Amino acid sequence: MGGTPLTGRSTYIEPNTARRRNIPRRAPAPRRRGPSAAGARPARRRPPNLARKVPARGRPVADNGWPCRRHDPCTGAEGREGARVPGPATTPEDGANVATTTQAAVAEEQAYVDKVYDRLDALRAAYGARLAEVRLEGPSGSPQNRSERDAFAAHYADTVARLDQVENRLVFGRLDSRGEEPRYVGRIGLSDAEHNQLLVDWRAPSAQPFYQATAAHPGDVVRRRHLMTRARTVVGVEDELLDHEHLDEAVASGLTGEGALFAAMSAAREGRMHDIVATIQAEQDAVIRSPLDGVLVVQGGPGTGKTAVALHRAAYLLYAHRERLERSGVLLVGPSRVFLRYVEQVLPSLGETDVVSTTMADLLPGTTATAEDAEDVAAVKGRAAMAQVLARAVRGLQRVPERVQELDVEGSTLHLQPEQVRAAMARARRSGHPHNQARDTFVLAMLDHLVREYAGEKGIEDAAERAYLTEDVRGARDVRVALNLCWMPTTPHGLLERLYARPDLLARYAPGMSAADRALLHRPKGSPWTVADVPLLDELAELLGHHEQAEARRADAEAKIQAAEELRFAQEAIASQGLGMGLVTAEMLAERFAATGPRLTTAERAAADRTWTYGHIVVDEAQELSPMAWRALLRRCPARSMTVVGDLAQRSGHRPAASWEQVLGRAAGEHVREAVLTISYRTPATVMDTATAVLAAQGAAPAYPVRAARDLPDALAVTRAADLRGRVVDVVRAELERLDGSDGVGAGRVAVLTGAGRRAEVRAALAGDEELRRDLAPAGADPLDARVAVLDTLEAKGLEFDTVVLVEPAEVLAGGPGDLYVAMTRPTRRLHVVHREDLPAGFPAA
Ligand SMILES: Nc1ncnc2c1ncn2[C@@H]1O[C@H](COP(=O)(O)OP(=O)(O)OP(=O)(O)O)[C@@H](O)[C@H]1O
Repeated sequence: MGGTPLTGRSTYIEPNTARRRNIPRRAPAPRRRGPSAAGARPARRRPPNLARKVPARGRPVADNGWPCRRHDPCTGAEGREGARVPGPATTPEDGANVATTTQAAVAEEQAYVDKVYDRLDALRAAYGARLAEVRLEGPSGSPQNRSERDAFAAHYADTVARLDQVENRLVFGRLDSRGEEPRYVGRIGLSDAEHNQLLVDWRAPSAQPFYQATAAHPGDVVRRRHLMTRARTVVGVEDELLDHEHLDEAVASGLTGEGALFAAMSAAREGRMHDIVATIQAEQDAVIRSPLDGVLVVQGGPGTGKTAVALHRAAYLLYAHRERLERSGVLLVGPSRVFLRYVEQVLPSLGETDVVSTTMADLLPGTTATAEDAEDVAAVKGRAAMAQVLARAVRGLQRVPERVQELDVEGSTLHLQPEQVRAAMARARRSGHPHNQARDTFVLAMLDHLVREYAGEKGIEDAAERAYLTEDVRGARDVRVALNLCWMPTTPHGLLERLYARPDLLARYAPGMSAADRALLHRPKGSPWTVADVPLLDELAELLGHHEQAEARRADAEAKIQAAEELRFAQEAIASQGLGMGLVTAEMLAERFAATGPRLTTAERAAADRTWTYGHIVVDEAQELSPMAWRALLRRCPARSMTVVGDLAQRSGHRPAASWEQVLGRAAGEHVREAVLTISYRTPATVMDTATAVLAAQGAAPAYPVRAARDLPDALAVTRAADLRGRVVDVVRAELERLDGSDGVGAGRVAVLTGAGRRAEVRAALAGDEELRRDLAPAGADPLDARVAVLDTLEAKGLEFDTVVLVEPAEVLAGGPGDLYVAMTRPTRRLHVVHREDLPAGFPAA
């Protein structure tokens, strides 16, 4: 799926930034006069993409007509120094006109952009004033009044926060269509005080042509204009003229808004992902706006925008299906906590703050998985067959005694009859409740039998007196022990821990599993929970249900933590505002906070509730999930509405997946649609091609070829060194200096990627260098906050950096070809490989 983007010629003027940012320039295309800045219909001209096929000055063209940017002279030093391609189509002779047209266009757009920001300010001020008013009223009035006020306060605070988030690049596009006023496209929709539309939300149907109109299928659009802004200033415009009158349908594909796109691709990275709302490409837009229902699998090579598309799709779905999704919410599942921090700004910048994000490790509230299993262990735990093993283990908690048991109740001997136990069990199971809840039905039925016997023995027939007898029977130690042995209540953690620790239990409940596989699962009690345990715990939580005593214990512990937190907060409030003076104590304030209680958002409530079901789930790096993990996710999405993004070639380990069907487990049985993204917007072509060659040499060629959108000179460097640690330190220093030179001192990010076993050593070596130490995050801090991050491949999944220093690829390959492919494709500009051992096959010969 995904349309073929066919666009008209684009021109880009950004007068002040080319030098500073090292933005690759487009080579000059055949020049002709363009429309006036006022948006007059463009003059007739050659089909724009056919024009592209003509080799432009100094610029090779690939066989398929794709402008080949490898060795593009515009991307070197000359490109950095040179001016941008002159704006609206022109001839070499009329440079003066260009400047005038450009300035006129920029001035025109500045006036409009000012108007939109004025409106944004006015709305912020209005909502801010309402919020202040509500807060001034204080915590008085009836509970209902208070609750209404809280709801208004939350709404106003939310709106102010949303309006604050969209400050950056609020307006980024303009569409001129035949017979219509120009339409401006931006992050959110805005109208003026008279309800005239100022700005169309990028997700609205009327904004779609901004992303989808092509020279071949322009609809009514005659011009698409990209507005570049810095803070609130328009610094450039880029026009695309869409004129279909002479167009050949078979023109080659192209990119939309190349200038803005290349500027985004070339900007120095800051450790956090940015939204791509201004430069979404047509094939991406088709995925973003794809219908809500069913499981949509979006696959594509590294850097093709899968994550970006998944996040924009979440924002789009929340906009287009707000009614359906607002109450149930959307869940985003990412590969690591570092990754979630990496993308955390994207949805808020699109005006959406209510998406719950988690990793598989954190999916189950109250459980923190801190360890990773070895690949073969994780593979056994992830098999769909584990669901039956767990179901059997739960069933194993329901046992019929082999013979009649005698129970002492207050000196009387009662009898636990196997047939009565069997019948009570059948009744409990028929209730359809999970094990711990169905136990109530079982216990009531058994108590009924035992109390009858007890009453008969005592000769009591009166119903009221029988009630006392019930208490006697229920409280008797023998009865409690016997009923527990028949129907043992338990927690998921307790049961799984027993299964792992006791080979006899596992052999009983997993008869089909080989002894070798069972041995892999064996571990002592008290071992830390691993990521692969989480889906198993979740499955057990579903089968077992709520365990009252265990839950009460946990709630108690949580309440204590919460109370301590409130007290600390109150102490801080008193200290910072001088509220004390002996009249207000921290305890009083803390009680006040607790009484009013925090109003939880839908997202907060959903995140804390295992049984919450979401309206839509987005899964990133989905190739890593096991069949058991899919079961846990499907359970959370009865609507079966999911966006699943990933790349089979990037899968960790040595067990390649042949198809998505194989990866998706039970989810494959749902209504599945597939989409493919084909262009890498991250990795320079030289690096992308080398990574693909290395992968192919390991016998794991990617299923979908990826075209890199651009290449850069010196994108790949390889250094062999006997002293690996010393050389890594030198290389990292040199790479930082290189970024200082190209982007300004301190700009740009470097990642040092290693195999898991070498990370600590490399980090220590870098920290041993006085200068580099300043560029590293302190131990335990977020590595993305520092200029240099030292990561292993698992941690690097989904991330990107200006420069990657890849240490000893042969060791990274030990984690599987997918790991090496991931590591090699993280840079946006340069990959520097440092090695002592031989390089894996596929690297170019030295
Ligand atoms: N249309 C676009 N405009 C500007 N930048 C884009 C666009 N599409 C993708 N990018 C950029 O390309 C980079 C890679 O995107 P993203 O991380 O979403 O790719 P991915 O397919 O998820 O990669 P991987 O599989 O390697 O994790 C990001 O910096 C993203 O902002």
